[in-house]
Amino acid sequence: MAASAGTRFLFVDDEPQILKSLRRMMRNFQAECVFVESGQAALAAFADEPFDVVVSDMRMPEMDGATLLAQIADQYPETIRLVLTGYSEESLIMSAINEGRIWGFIHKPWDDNQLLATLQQAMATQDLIAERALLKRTLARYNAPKNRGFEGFVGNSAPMQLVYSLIERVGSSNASVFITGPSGSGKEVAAQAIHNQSDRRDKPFIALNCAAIPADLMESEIFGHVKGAFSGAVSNRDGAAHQAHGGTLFLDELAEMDINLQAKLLRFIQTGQVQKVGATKADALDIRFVCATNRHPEEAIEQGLLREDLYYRLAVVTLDMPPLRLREGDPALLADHFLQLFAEQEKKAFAGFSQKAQQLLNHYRWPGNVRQLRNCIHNLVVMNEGPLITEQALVEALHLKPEQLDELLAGEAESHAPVASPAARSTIATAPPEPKTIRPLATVEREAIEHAIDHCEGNVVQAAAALGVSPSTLYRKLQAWEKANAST
Ligand SMILES: Nc1ncnc2c1ncn2[C@@H]1O[C@H](COP(=O)(O)OP(=O)(O)OP(=O)(O)O)[C@@H](O)[C@H]1O
Repeated sequence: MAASAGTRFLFVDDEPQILKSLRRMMRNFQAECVFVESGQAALAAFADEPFDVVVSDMRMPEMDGATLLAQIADQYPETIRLVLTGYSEESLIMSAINEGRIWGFIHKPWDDNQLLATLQQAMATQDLIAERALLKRTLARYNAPKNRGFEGFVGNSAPMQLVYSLIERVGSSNASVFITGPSGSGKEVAAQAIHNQSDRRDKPFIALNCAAIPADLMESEIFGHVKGAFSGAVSNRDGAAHQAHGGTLFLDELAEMDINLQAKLLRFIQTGQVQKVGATKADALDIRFVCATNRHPEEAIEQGLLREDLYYRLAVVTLDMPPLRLREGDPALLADHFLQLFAEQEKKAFAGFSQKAQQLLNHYRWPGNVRQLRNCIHNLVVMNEGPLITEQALVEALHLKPEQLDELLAGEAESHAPVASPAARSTIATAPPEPKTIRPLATVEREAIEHAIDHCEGNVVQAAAALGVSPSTLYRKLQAWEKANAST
């Protein structure tokens, strides 16, 4: 009976003759069967590796079947528990069933076909239980309050803890903050967090990207204009400075601002007075400044892109956002966060990332930092159906070469080589890595299972069929690895 392949059965009976008959009967049942003669031996076998189904005699010296199955029910609630029993014990059995300690019973002497049918039912139930447990865990993970780090940031890494504590310290002051860091590393998130931590949190936070606005419009964007100041100025208009009055003005990509305008900005910061374009009088504004650039400020100063006096006026406190590759463990956290976000947005259901996909997330260099990761996960949600995001899907989304995948999974630094050809990519989808040395059986088994699940695009039932084992075997192993990961 192929449906039983991969399910693990434990038979417990103190009579060797009974075990012999059971062994003979189970020969046609392609399942992993263990036969033991006592309750203690059964518990020891469970401690080695839990079973899907246990069938125990009721009357045994030292530990009877009811006691054994009650202990198994406590420790391994997902195991199906059956007893082999004589008619005289029926009332005892019924109360054990009512209390949930056992799932069913088989009368001795049994009819082989009836026993096999009961075992088949037990296995089908076990698959449902295991699947439900996995779904419950997944749901719990997604419903649990997410550790968002701090003020809209996701990330627990040590470099981010430093960022959080610096923001907390500067938040309450009025000091200008100059934020540096590579593109997409979260400089705007940091600016918003500084504002949220300050007494100005109930006043406006206005962000202006100096690189996105043409130079000739920039002055009016920051300082506003009066009607008739230039052609097109059909009415008076407040600029970002007036809008930010009482709050925070975040000037992103400051080094891209026209150098002459930087002089006007410096005057504004020094005097607190601002004159709209075309206006004759100045307005006094109360503003906290936070600025950012992707460039090294000293280099930008040397290159004549950033006024030195402006930089030092603004950089009362400096905050350097670390690139994502230096935030150990954060990529997987961020990926989970964005997966949930985009799955909700796209109305799709995802359980998470395959183990190798998580490894890949954490070892990839993320040259575009959090923004790249965010876009990558959005792409994966749109292009995949779930429930698992596999490493193959990630390889495609990141346009990696097959050899880069192996390097990344081995935890080596990866080079940013260009896009893999579709042909090269399909090699990854079908071929497990070539073993170069003798590896532990457990490792080979795990690779084979992960490969099968990935190959079946996360469909555990299909993967189990392809591997010739029952889904419950795969669910059990996935669960064990998940537990092991959680405890490391
Ligand atoms: N730690 C984080 N947790 C959650 N989301 C983040 C985090 N860091 C950045 N993001 C998100 O990543 C995207 C890019 O972040 P942000 O715009 O703040 O980067 P930036 O450094 O200002 O980029 P640029 O230099 O290109 O202006 C945004 O969608 C932001 O919400």
